[in-house]
Amino acid sequence: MDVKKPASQENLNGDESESQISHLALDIGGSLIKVVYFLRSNGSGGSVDDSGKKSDPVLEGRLHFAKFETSKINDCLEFIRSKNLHLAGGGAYKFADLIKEKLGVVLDKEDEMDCLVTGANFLLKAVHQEAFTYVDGQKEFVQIDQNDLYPYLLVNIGSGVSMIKVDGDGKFERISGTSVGGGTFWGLGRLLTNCKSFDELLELSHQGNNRVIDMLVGDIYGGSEYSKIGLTSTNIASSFGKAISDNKELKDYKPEDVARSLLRMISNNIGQISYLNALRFGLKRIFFAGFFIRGHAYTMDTISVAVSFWSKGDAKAMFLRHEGFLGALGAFVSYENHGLGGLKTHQSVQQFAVSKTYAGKKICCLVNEDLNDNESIDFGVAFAA
Ligand SMILES: Nc1ncnc2c1ncn2[C@@H]1O[C@H](COP(=O)(O)OP(=O)(O)OP(=O)(O)O)[C@@H](O)[C@H]1O
Ligand SMILES: CC(C)(CO)[C@@H](O)C(=O)NCCC(=O)O
Repeated sequence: MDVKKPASQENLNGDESESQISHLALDIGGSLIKVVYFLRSNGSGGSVDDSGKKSDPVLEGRLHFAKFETSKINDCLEFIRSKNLHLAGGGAYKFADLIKEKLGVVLDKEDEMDCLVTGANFLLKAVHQEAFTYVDGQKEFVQIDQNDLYPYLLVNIGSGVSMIKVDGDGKFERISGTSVGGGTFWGLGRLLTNCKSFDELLELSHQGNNRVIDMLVGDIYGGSEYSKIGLTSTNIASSFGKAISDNKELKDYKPEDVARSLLRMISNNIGQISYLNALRFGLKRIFFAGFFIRGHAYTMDTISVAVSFWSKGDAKAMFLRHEGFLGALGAFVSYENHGLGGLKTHQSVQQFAVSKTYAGKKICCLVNEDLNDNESIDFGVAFAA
């Protein structure tokens, strides 16, 4: 099972009985199921302002994130049942019948692309330090000016890849996509390396050297660059190209080198296609999301280099901290019974670190400062009930 127990859950284990589950959203993808749920903190739900007048009730609490492999949906359902989350809401297409049979609830279905965009806009507008660049091993957070966010290109790298031009809230067009995505990396990688888990494959790629298998420009040009067409000797001329001439079999290559070449090939390709699509529509900003990235340094580095290379330094790749949860988060915030039209700030949530405006209302976020673990992201939200 691939449940990375969110740190938030650990926090909550002790006081879960004091919390109430208010909302649940699911994103059931080709590879992973993403779960977002909101737990009300004790005592939230109504309030009195400074003057003693009763003000709009607010729901205070915390958003929690969890993910499961889609093939292990029963583990996910058990998780939902064990936490009584099925007594809340919904937002997913697949497995509706199974969920109805096992949990006795009917999910409200939301559109995948709508949810991705809603999730991205929500994160970019409401969450402090959400987007960052990754250049030369350095992560740098990007200040997002809410008045100058659009248009941008959202590249969601899941099993497959969707490229969406976003022009505003609910205003978008899926302009391109490619089937060579995260599922390709994991699927081909599993066959070629015998890795048993995605994390193992990612870890292997970390240790490998792609030059053993990739054919470089220098391999073709006797160690020289081909500067006339802008290629250095270390640029890859042909991914996996050395395998044709080495007279070797798969077993003669180290799995870590294979994993590295594969990761580089796929990341590079996505970076290139993304930039070309951004160019088609004159988009300066490209945000990459989806669980293929997993905050992995080499993946982000390769995508960043590809965008920078093809744009001749004009464009920069940006990544999102909540990378894989856009769809689930979008389903969560667009669920009509608690639409963000009802989000409000409230005095009792002044302890929250960041207060931003989303959909014309204030939302207060408490961002977990541990940026190393993408599974443990949580923040507090104040909802108007
Ligand atoms: N623990 C994991 N198990 C399987 N794949 C993982 C894991 N962690 C990261 N991945 C990668 O993330 C990809 C899935 O990403 P994501 O969950 O964003 O998309 P999805 O919703 O499953 O796909 P799609 O949107 O195309 O249906 C996998 O194909 C794989 O490359
Ligand atoms: C089919 C979806 C949208 C499902 O999430 C995704 O896997 C995807 O965008 N695949 C790429 C399909 C294509 O455009 O070639």
